[in-house]
Amino acid sequence: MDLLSVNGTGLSLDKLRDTLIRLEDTIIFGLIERAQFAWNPRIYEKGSFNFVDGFNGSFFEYFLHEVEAVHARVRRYQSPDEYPFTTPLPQPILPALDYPPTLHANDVNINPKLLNAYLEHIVPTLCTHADDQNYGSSATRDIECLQALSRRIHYGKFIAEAKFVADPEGYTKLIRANDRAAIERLLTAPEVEARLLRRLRRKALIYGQDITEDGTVVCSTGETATHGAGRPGKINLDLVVELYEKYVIPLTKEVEVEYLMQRLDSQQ
Ligand SMILES: O=C(O)C(=O)C[C@]1(C(=O)O)C=C[C@@H](O)C=C1
Repeated sequence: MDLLSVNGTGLSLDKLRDTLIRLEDTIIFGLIERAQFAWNPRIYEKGSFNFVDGFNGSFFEYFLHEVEAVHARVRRYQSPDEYPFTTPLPQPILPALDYPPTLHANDVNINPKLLNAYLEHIVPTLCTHADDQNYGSSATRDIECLQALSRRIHYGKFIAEAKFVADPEGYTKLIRANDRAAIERLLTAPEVEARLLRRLRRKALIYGQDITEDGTVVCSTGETATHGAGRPGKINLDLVVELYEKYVIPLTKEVEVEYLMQRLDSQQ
């Protein structure tokens, strides 16, 4: 997380939402990149490859852990908006940064749920069901998508903090009553979600197009592909919207609720 963005006198919901909007671009481009390769289910199956060092997970698990180990060494996971998928990870080789305290102490990390949804539902829907042997490329794109999705979803903690500070009485009552459903109702902003889904469809349509040097659009995605040059779209628009509807928004809300459930716990 950019230190400058947390320096100051508290969290602004508008600024946090701007970050979520920017992350939409990262996520859409990440999905477009992954969709260029086949599903390659072999990379997710345990025991498909023999590892010299005796690792008995899948190729993807191996790669994910190795990437996270390197990132941990450069203190990626000390940033309050970065959460790893694997353990154990090495200590950073860089000294700790002094992040201003913005979040209440909490242990919310829903990456296991995200990983499961990504591998079980998102990749098989996004990619052609084939094996093109682009194993390293596929796993690299997977990791980029997962990191962006995880960051977006765990940003829910900052959003929840901003909402709590704006209405401490309302949330405190519901947290004390252990009423997760009511907390979720209180933090839900249906008009924000509706705008997001409309924006996402337009972005996926535009980002999925190829534009020549003279500005001609030579290829368009999904629903308008038949009006283009006949080349199939880079990404299915419904799929991007569905990904947000089914996973990204619900998981963000889950992070918000779980963070708030720990919001009144005394700090260690
Ligand atoms: O922007 C907010 O207020 C959020 O809580 C984030 C978010 C989202 O995931 O995009 C989640 C819940 C709200 O209903 C609206 C949007």
